[in-house]
Amino acid sequence: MEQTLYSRLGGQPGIKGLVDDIIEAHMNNPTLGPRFLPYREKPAELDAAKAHLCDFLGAGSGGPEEYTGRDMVAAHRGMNISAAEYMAALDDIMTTLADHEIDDQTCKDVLMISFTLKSEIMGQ
Ligand code: HEM
Repeated sequence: MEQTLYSRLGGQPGIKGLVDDIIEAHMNNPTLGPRFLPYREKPAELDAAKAHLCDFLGAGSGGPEEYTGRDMVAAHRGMNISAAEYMAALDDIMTTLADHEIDDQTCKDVLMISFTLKSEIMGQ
């Protein structure tokens, strides 16, 4: 049987490692730094958002996690995220997946899913 996306991402520990490195990449990305660097001063909020992101990815990829955060429109409301920012985020995600030696098909699957979320996250 084909493995779930969840197991191809390394299950809970794999996803946690990906989330940590994606957020770190966002902080170091000139396009995204202004949005994410302020969270260095707010570690409790950062940890809560990261935990939600892990659950979101776990639940969405076939894992046992339950996502209890806000929906994508509500989570990004008032940010007016631009297309350039969205693409920069995808770039960080794909680079991090490659760094974690996630296989090509799995990277493509994540990219496809990320694109389907674009209209809910951008411009809200
Ligand atoms: C594939 C793209 C994305 C996904 C799947 C995603 C997912 C999420 C999730 C699940 C949360 C947590 C919601 C909660 O705690 O209730 C979140 C929070 C957040 N996202 Fe995104 N996001 C994406 C793209 C972006 C982009 C492009 C930006 C900025 C340019 C962004 C900025 C933020 C910020 C600043 C928060 C924290 C909000 C807060 O706690 O007040 N996200 N995101």
